[in-house]
Amino acid sequence: MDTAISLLRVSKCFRAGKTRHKKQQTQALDNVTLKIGRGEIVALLGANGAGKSTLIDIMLGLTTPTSGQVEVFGVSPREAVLDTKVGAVLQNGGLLPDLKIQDTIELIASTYSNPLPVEEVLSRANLSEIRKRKVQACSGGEQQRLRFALALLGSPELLILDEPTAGMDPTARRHFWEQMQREAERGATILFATHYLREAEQFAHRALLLNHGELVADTPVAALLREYSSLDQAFSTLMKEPSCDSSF
Ligand SMILES: Nc1ncnc2c1ncn2[C@@H]1O[C@H](COP(=O)(O)OP(=O)(O)OP(=O)(O)O)[C@@H](O)[C@H]1O
Repeated sequence: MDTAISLLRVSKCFRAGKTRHKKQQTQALDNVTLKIGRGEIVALLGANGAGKSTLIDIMLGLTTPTSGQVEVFGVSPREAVLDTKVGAVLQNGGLLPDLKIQDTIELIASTYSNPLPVEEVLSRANLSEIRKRKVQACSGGEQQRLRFALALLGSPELLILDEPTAGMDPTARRHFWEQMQREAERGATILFATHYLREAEQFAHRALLLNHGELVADTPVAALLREYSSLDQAFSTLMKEPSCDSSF
């Protein structure tokens, strides 16, 4: 398998402050090992606080693991990002509130040597009609579409998406997944965290399930759907079995 992302025994512990008696720590990730091949579409699932965003931040080089090794296309996440191999949609931040949508896209496009045309990106993220709107005036779903537009600009080999459709209405979500399908067809590797299990069911080849920082399932979506009536049912069953087999 040609590997896009490789994690070996990755753990992340946050110091969450001190109580009167002891320092508090949160084990956000606990000994996570996985490989994602080029061209795979992988859903990252887990309850609030399970460690999904922490894992994504580590894959993007935004935070470093407390222990373990991470490689993206055989180099450090930071190198892969600097090499414009990775596009990301994060849950919040990353936008300048005073800039207009089109100006934001043009600004980021100017940092790439060979960006997609701004018009194409505006249209693919369904932003053409509101291109003159300031970011601060955009709704949550519109800002998320702008993050998506920015992620498309460099035609990245890997797209890492943290709850990419959060705040989008059903039409915007459908449009978003159609665009993702196009990205998948051109061979991009896609990893997305979501709470919308139907989206994972419809779009992902493989599901990773985190529970309190542990990878408790890493399995093809088709295999889960043979065993359970839906990902929803698989998710609730597996979450009740903390010692379930991660090779599944
Ligand atoms: N910077 C931080 N400092 C302290 N604790 C943190 C920090 N970032 C995350 N955590 C804790 O680590 C755990 C995992 O958080 P994370 O954001 O990765 O979860 P998540 O699965 O993305 O959750 P959600 O679905 O709510 O977005 C949580 O208990 C969270 O409170």
